[in-house]
Amino acid sequence: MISIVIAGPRGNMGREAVKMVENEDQFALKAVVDHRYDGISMKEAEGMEPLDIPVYKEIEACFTEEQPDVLIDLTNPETGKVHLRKALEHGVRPVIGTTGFTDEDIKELSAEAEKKKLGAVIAPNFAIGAILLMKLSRMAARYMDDVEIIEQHHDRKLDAPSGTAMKTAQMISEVRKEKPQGHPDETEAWEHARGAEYEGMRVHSVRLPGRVAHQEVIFGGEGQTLTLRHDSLNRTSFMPGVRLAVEKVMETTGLVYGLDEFID
Ligand SMILES: NC(=O)c1ccc[n+]([C@@H]2O[C@H](COP(=O)([O-])OP(=O)(O)OC[C@H]3O[C@@H](n4cnc5c(N)ncnc54)[C@H](O)[C@@H]3O)[C@@H](O)[C@H]2O)c1
Ligand SMILES: O=C(O)C1=N[C@H](C(=O)O)CCC1
Repeated sequence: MISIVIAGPRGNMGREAVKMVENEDQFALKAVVDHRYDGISMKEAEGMEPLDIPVYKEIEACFTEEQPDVLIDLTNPETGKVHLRKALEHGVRPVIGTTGFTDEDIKELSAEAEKKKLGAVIAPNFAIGAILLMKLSRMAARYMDDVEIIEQHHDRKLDAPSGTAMKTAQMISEVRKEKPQGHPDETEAWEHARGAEYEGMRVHSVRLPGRVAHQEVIFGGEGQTLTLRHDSLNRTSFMPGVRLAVEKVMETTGLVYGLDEFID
């Protein structure tokens, strides 16, 4: 039995994660962490599943009282970083779905997990299709090194580019030498017209109501293009990946960034 605390239980992802954990025989939901409620049960808190499980405002009090094995964090970039650190301090294994982590954050958090000899997972995207898209992109970039990434999300998203786009660009950079793209003399009459830039690759972030989570990776070559695309149409698409991350974090030591490491 793996005992779990979820931070962000009223959110789009948090609500799905609560249902998933409740439905798995080998998982036990011990408590949730929500900045709005303290000292009541989920039954009494507005917008939560009516479960007889305590709600904590302070994550440290939650860890001390409940001593869970795993924290699942689905909050926001600022909170996710704090929660990850606090989890490691308390010997709790973090599974962080929250996005908005920089390369620097990952390096620092990885060193902390190593020091504590604890498993930790930061997964920019839990959907199997998105993980395959990232792996296929890395494969394609060996042969086609002109790349543009277009990610599309709902307009409630706080971070840009998406965690998935960042991880995709980082995985491509493992096989692609840094190089400028487009015309060497190109200019932008409107700032950012060519999108963000990572080692010469271009990344474009679309935010629209009606979207969930979508990404295209477009490769260009002489006389041809290759487009790889993934669409998450709802948040249940992420739940098998959350389940896998919880199982794997119990077996690993140190930080794993991205579920691609767990999928052959
Ligand atoms: N890894 C993935 O596959 C994946 C998929 C979808 C979303 N996400 C990421 O997960 C995060 C949450 O996404 P969402 O769509 O559910 O957002 P959301 O805004 O619907 O939910 C976030 C929840 O966190 C709560 N929250 C804020 N501060 C808190 C705190 N200090 N303590 C506890 N709870 C707090 C909010 O009240 C809200 O209910 C985002 O960073 C998003 O980018 C990741
Ligand atoms: O809804 C979001 O926000 C999502 N964020 C992730 C990202 O930043 O890549 C993954 C998909 C959904």
